[in-house]
Amino acid sequence: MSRSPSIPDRPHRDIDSELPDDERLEALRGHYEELVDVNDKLAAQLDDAEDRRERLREKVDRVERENETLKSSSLYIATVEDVLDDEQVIVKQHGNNQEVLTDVSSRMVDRVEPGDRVAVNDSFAIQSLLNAETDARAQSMEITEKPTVTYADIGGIDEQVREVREAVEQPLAEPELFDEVGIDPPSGVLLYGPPGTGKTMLAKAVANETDATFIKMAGSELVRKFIGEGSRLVRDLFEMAREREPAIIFIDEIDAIATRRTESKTSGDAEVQRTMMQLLSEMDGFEARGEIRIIAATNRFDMLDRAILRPGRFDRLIEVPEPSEEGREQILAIHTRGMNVADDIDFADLAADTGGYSGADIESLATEAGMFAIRNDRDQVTHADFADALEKIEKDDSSDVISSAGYFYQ
Ligand SMILES: Nc1ncnc2c1ncn2[C@@H]1O[C@H](COP(=O)(O)OP(=O)(O)OP(=O)(O)O)[C@@H](O)[C@H]1O
Repeated sequence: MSRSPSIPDRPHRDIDSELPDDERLEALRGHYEELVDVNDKLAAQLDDAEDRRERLREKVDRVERENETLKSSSLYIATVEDVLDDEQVIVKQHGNNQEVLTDVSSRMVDRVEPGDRVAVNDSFAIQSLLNAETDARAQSMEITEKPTVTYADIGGIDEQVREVREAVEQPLAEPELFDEVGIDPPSGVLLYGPPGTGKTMLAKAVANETDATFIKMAGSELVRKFIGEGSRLVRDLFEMAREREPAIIFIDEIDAIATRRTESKTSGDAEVQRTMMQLLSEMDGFEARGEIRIIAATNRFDMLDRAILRPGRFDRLIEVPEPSEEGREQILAIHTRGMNVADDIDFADLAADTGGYSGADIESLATEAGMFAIRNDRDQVTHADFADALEKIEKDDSSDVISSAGYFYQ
């Protein structure tokens, strides 16, 4: 810190009134010059002070800007690998697997332990420790204490609903039945079939019915998002479920981690393999009659590594096909329940015209029909709106929406 310059003394001079005029004039002139000099010095100091004030203001602006950037900039997720002496830790950043040695503030150092997940900034300084909730979200786990989907919301797959209830709901709701008969319920249930046919809905509905926490993770996230983290995420997934029993673990796109082994032995494959092994070992160490049920889904059944289908693993396979005509009629009824529909709507007719549509396609159709009504300034949706919506959908994407159904999973 620079010290403020001292203020020059005010010149003071006693002028003897007895002096002759010319000497007094001389003395006054001298005094005047001293005053001018002091004035110049003060003016210079004032300039200096203003300069300094300007510089400080710029500095404050800069710090404020930096602070704003720090506050608004994204943080990265990393895992603490090791805590060293001297307030240093090694963290591994998710996504790129980079290991970094970074300083940690004294405020943080006692709080972090190896294995903790932390948020780091651009310079890898640890900003905060993630709590379980944030952590789960950061890992793209979707946790719903009580999903709202019920069996009544699912149309056209009654047989599948029955099978899922038997394999997942009953062991949770009435475990004593299995004890009495002396059999173990299925370890894991695999739902397979084309996209948008209600697999996720089924898993959510069981969670709803059994008051279980629904924990969803997509297989693609396990392998893509956190390279090198897959097996740890699987461990976390099961731990999360254990903490929240009763729970239903739903692994969507299981094919992403359980693909048939290929010839190539790239490191990516090895990592995916490790993730799958971790999943299998979690399932093997699982109390079959316990409070955690596991459901997986795929629309690439053909690609699955058969190892995951062995007894004690995903040993109950349930195919969820695209809906039949009757199923489509039911799904149409479900998705128009909350809509203001005219009496002229003929669901049977629409069901006949929507061959190849999945449940999700039918949901989009209903929304599109509603859009036609709004466009025509009506608050009621008519059969003609559905016909227009059908025509529009067919025109827009006849190639991908419809023909994708049933293509992959055979
Ligand atoms: N059988 C069905 N009955 C009623 N609605 C359905 C049905 N199937 C799908 N839907 C509608 O489609 C949406 C998507 O369905 P869901 O996510 O369950 O499909 P999925 O089979 O899990 O698809 P994906 O394989 O793409 O994950 C649901 O939110 C629902 O609105």
